[in-house]
Amino acid sequence: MGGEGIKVLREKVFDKSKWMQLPRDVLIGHNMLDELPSVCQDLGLGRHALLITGERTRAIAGDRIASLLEDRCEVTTFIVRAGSLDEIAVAEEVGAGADFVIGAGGGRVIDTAKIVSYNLDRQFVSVPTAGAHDGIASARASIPTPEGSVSLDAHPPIAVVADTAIVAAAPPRLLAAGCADIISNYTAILDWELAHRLRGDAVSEYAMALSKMTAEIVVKNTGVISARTEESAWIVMKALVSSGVAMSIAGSSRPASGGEHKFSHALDRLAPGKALHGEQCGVGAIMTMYLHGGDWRWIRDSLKRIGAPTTPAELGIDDETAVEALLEARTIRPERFTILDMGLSRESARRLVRMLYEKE
Ligand SMILES: NC(=O)C1=CN([C@@H]2O[C@H](COP(=O)(O)OP(=O)(O)OC[C@H]3O[C@@H](n4cnc5c(N)ncnc54)[C@H](OP(=O)(O)O)[C@@H]3O)[C@@H](O)[C@H]2O)C=CC1
Ligand SMILES: O=C(CO)COP(=O)(O)O
Ligand SMILES: [Zn+2]
Repeated sequence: MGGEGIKVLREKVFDKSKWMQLPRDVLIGHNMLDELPSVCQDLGLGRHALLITGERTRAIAGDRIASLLEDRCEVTTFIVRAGSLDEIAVAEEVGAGADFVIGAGGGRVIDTAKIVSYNLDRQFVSVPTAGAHDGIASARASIPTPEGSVSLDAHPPIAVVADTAIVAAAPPRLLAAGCADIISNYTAILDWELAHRLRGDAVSEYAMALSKMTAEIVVKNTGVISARTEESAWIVMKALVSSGVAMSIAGSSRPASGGEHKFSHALDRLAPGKALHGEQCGVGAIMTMYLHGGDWRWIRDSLKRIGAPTTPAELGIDDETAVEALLEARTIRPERFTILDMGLSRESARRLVRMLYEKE
């Protein structure tokens, strides 16, 4: 999962454990897309934009962005389909002459724009049309490969422009997945604390506190979020940005990615395309919270309230695949110690999966 062997990236000029890179302008609210020209002006982003968007999201945001910017700069549009490394290479050629990059779409589009801008050494503006995970403002990108997705180091966007009117109109499942990704911060932090106590791994108290507070705000607001209004989108988008900032403070995804994320990454290999990232992480978090001795029923009930899956069946996978993913999780990014490295056997993994079906 470390992205070793992948043809990337421009040479790092700094040590992420010492430098914090954060977005500079963050706009979240109704019709914020209209502010994009002012954001480009404010940041002095130049006269030629590479606009990376998706097949569906082009009509939702991409075309509007192109016309909003037409008086200000030249816009070259690139449509993302698979978001693969090959496509990234093509986008880099298409955008070689651009001064900056805009990614307008879901997570696949944003991550493509993040990597392309990083490799071209250009600034990048994130315009999420959905809130399905916290990659919208983070420095990490997850790119699909034939062997499963790879999680790559990149840079955070210089600006995030999230129009809540657009995000609220996206399929509800996407926002529920974003909430589940945030709720899984609870177990990511427990895993980080465990690795600190057992192995002396360095922790960042600021990153932990921000990540935990973000999860608390989402859980406290599950009632409002489940109403699927523009206010729901506003709460969740702020949480996703905040979680991305926690990762930037930490210099890694540790405050938002522990054993529950390894479970999700393993599922991406074993059963690709069955469920969304955040949905898988949410189910993983119920199980790892149980192993930590925490209130796993509370995690499960919070996920239910926002309409996220809580069982393998609801993820569209069979129970044995979930068991396999729990066991395979420890082979993913093995340097990141989590509760799943504490001697989980096949029998205990099966018990964990059965527990998910317990009646309330
Ligand atoms: N960086 C990180 O930390 C992480 C990155 N990821 C990556 O993110 C990707 C998944 O992101 P995710 O957002 O879940 O899914 P996608 O970006 O794949 O989007 C899912 C679908 O929803 C469509 N869509 C997006 N916004 C809207 C909208 N407003 N209305 C209607 N349809 C919309 C997309 O259209 P279109 O066809 O236009 O794209 C696409 O068809 C994967 O590539 C994964 O590897 C996952 C987790 C973490
Ligand atoms: O999804 C993430 C945080 O929510 C990023 O985690 P990874 O570094 O495990 O890809
Ligand atoms: Zn995640």
